[in-house]
Amino acid sequence: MCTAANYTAKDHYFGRNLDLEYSYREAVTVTPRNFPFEFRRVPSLKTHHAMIGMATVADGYPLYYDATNEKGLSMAGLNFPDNANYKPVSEDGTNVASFEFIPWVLGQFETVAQVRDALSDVRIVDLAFSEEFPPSPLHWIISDRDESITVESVDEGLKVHDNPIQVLTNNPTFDIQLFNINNYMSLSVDPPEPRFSKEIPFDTYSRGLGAVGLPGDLSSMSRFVKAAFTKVNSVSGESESEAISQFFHILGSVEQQRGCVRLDDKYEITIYSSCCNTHKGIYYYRTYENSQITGVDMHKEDLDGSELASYPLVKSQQVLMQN
Ligand SMILES: C[C@H](CCC(=O)NCCS(=O)(=O)O)[C@H]1CC[C@H]2[C@@H]3[C@H](O)C[C@@H]4C[C@H](O)CC[C@]4(C)[C@H]3C[C@H](O)[C@]12C
Repeated sequence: MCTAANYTAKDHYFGRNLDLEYSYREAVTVTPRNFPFEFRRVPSLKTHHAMIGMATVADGYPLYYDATNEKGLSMAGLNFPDNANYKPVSEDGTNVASFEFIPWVLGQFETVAQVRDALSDVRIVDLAFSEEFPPSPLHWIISDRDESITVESVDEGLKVHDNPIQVLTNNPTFDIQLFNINNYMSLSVDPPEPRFSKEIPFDTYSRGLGAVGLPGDLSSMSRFVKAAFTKVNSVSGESESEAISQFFHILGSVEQQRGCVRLDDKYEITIYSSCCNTHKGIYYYRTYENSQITGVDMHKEDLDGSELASYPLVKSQQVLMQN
């Protein structure tokens, strides 16, 4: 399971939890403007917007999980099993492989509005990067400071949904996730007014009673509701420190603790949580065993270069002893 979210204070922040039971050697990776992006069925991009994000670098190619470009456009791929349906390559349209979708979008566009237009003739095609890396069943959230969309390649074709909540998890399809939120419209951050019955002497015995019924389990529909409630009600100061702290708390509200979701002989965990300041191009992250926030600043790299810069995750716990 995974969760992606947006948050806006003074700057805009985009990030995700990557929830899985194993790792693909992911690393924070900066792709500079002159790294040649070769694509299988669409013209390559010899020069493009620079981007920073989490990727597995395979044969010198950055297979991004989530990334932000130098214009502040961001995108993340989240698991979408049994629903993702990639198409065979066709003579018509713009044939983009699923593993190319993030660099193809972030390499060229600056806003969600531009992406929405460009998607009108896109087919996500079922080409594999390699035998080791076959297509993964994904759907995507694409965001700028002002809006988000969710893109799903399903049986009927490519669906582009407006995403007013600016959160994405996994199954089911996004239209159902959005509809399900209706069931929670009475939840509130304020104490409840007793409307159950005038005959019963209700007692507001605890703080937080306004949100009783907010799901706390780790299923993807429940995480969608929990992350949405936390995100839309989030409040923080405007400083970088306050905003990124709040962002990690939003993701923390739906993180996975080892032991709670069993998959045969393994457990799913939140391998990393990321938070990118999309204005400054700084990618912050935490890992399951390293609660300290680590950052990589895209603008400290040579963005006019052609070589990838990759930073393996700092995974060991950084404890500050005070005596
Ligand atoms: C599995 C990951 C998503 C995590 C997630 O949503 N888990 C939930 C599981 S479930 O719904 O509850 O079943 C996805 C996110 C990005 C994916 C990776 C990226 O797409 C980059 C490459 C793409 C290649 O085609 C496959 C390997 C890969 C390296 C992908 C492996 C895997 O599918 C990743 C890591």
